[in-house]
Formats: sequence, C-alpha cells, structure tokens
Amino acid sequence: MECHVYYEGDDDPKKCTARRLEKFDRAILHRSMGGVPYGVVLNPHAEQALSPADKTDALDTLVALDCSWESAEEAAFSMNGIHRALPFLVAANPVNYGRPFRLTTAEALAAALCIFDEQEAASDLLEPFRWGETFLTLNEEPLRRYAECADSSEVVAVQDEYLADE
Ligand SMILES: C[S@@+](CC[C@H](N)C(=O)[O-])C[C@H]1O[C@@H](n2cnc3c(N)ncnc32)[C@H](O)[C@@H]1O
Repeated sequence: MECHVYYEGDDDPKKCTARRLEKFDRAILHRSMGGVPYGVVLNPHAEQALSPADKTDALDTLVALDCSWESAEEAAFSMNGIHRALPFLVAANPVNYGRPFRLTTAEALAAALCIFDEQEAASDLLEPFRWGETFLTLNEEPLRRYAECADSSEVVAVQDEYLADE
C-alpha cells in the first residue's frame, strides 16, 4: 500500500515522524490538501474502527494527517476518503510512551499496515525509528488479533477486552 501524509507543519520538526518518513522514502508528504489522494484516512475521531474489511484492491492508499495533537481536532480531517479510527494500541515513541490511542503518524500508518496483514511493510516503514521495533513488539498480540477480524464490529469486540483491563 502507498502511504500518504497531509503535512500541516505545526509540530516540532525535530520530533516529526512524517518528515523522517519522507526523508527515508517511506511515505509521500503533501503540503496542500488538493494533492492528497483518496484513500483510507486514519482519523482518531472517525466513528468506525479500521478492520481488514477496509482493504480492497481498489483502495490501496493510506492517508494520515501530521499535525500537533492540539490542532488535530475533528475539523482538521477534511480530506476525501474512508475515515477510520485505529483500535486500542499503545504508543512506543518517547513523547507518549505507553499511552493508548495517541500514536505518531509513523506508528499509525504501521498499525494500519499490520491490520491489513502487511507486517513486512510495517517493519520497513518503522525501520528509520529507534523505537519502531518496540512499537510492533509492544502491540504484537492486539495487532495480530485485529488482523484476524472479519470486520469493524469484531475489531471493537477485541478492543473492548483490552479496554476492560485498563
Ligand atoms: C496528530 S498527528 C501527530 C503526529 C506527530 N507530530 C508525529 O510526529 O508523528 C498523528 C496522526 O496519526 C494518525 N493517528 C494517530 N493515532 C490515531 C488513532 N488512534 N486513530 C486513527 N489515526 C491515528 C492520525 O492521522 C493523526 O493525525
């Protein structure tokens, strides 16, 4: 799958994972909304959880929005596409280590690839980050279980088990 990022540019450039993805040719960055292709948009405000059912031959594009969490309100996700939230997963990046749902752009794209059963692509995408492998190890079980689900309602049922343990 192709990974695209709409780059808002309002976060600390030194910590920005989208810029690093671009530098290492792991994602295509767009500085204007007009250039963002139609795809599966990773949107934490979306009503439906991402599931393997969202992967189709006709839609092989993932889109994330890279901005600060302060400006990542619902209205910021105005790109065209199928909007999906990621289910319960914990961050491995140093800023939000161990925190559920608050993933970096790189972690979010890698998680979506895993749910779409593209583990090798996920490892490759995270390769430029020293904590990248930790993200996959930390979330190994939920990612495997989400990838085995048929649809969004099954993903939510699995997620509920993890939320009950929180
Ligand atoms: C708000 S930005 C913060 C990016 C951070 N500045 C960085 O350097 O990676 C993170 C993006 O990853 C995606 N994302 C993160 N957590 C998510 C979740 N729980 N569900 C869906 N998308 C998520 C969204 O596209 C979100 O806008």
